[in-house]
Amino acid sequence: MDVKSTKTSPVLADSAPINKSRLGIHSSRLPYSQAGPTSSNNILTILRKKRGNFDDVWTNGWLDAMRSSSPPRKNILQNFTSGEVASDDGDIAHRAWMTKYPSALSSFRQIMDCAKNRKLVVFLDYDGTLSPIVDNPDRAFMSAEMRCAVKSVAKYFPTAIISGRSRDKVYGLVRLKELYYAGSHGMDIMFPAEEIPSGDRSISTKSTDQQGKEVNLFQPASEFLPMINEVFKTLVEITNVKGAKVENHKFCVSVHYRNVDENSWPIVAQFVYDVLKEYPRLRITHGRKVLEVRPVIDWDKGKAVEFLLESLGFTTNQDVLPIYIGDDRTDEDAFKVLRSGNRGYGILVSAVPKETNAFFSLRDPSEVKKFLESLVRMKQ
Ligand SMILES: O=P(O)(O)OC[C@H]1O[C@H](O[C@H]2O[C@H](CO)[C@@H](O)[C@H](O)[C@H]2O)[C@H](O)[C@@H](O)[C@@H]1O
Repeated sequence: MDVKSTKTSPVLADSAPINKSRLGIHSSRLPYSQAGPTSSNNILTILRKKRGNFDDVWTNGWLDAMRSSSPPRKNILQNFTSGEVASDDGDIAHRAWMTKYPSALSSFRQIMDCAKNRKLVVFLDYDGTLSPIVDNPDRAFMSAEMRCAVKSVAKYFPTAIISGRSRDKVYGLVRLKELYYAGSHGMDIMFPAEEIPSGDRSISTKSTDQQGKEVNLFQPASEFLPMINEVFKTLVEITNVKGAKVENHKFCVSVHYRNVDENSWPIVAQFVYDVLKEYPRLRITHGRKVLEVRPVIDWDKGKAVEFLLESLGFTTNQDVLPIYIGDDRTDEDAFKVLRSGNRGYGILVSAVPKETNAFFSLRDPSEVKKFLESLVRMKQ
């Protein structure tokens, strides 16, 4: 399958039905095959490897990326200032960072000045943005106050959630019918039936939402569904490592190592690496203590933002001011899209300095709530 990328959508150049040779699936990995993992990637084989023998994941940088996905505070500061950190003077580095990425709360006036005569469109990430990061992904609930703030924002501005979770799972956590939802890092977008993007319409399908209302679905990775289900079943074996967790998010899979002892991270990484060797059309991206397995297609949260703007009819830059609030590396794709051509503002949620394509920052979900409440107050 060749992916031809247009401005807002990856057009699948070849839309023939799925067959094994086209997908390049190893015969033992066909959907619903009963074949277990091959001996080379069996978790027991990995566990038997001597410590320090995880060359693949050392040399390809996975372990470094895993460590830096939530590094100790001092390391972050050292990276940010290229090693020039005054002894333990985190505050100075933090202030320097805040000059570059000022608080969206203290810059609220400036943002509103820019929004004058423009329609504000709000994009929100879920984990770490609307809900605090917790050890158990199944218990990442947003507060009632946050739900109320998001609901009020959606009353005045078109508002969308763009999450790495599956669309159903994130809807189950947010439970607000007045929003637009994009799950699986933007690979599963639900938008109103009456709105049709001007691009390639043939890749949208009709469906119904949780209320039975007719909607459109855009799922650019739909042909990967059997492959994702299959790789999920194989990856679940990693839960033999204490603390590891695997989630199926429909068009992507999350392998969590937040609760795994750091000495066992190489085992997790090597197992995922070995499994993915048999799936050249899947890749991983790094999130917050999570390896995200996803199809190799030219689609991400940034493309999802462009697609939603277009499908909601917001095509001219001058009339619209999109704001995207997110905390993770995958949100950087959306920040980049907004930064390019000064289209809108990315707001990074982080209490520690990080390099980012966002314009502004907020420390944590409680500041996100304050920012959303300010948007509502301004409108009232
Ligand atoms: O795009 P998002 O909505 O931010 O989703 C990204 C990942 O979020 C979840 O994992 C993260 O939050 C968990 C709960 O706080 C935390 O335990 C985990 O360490 C974080 O990585 C979700 O479980 C993942 O599947 C999403 O990909």
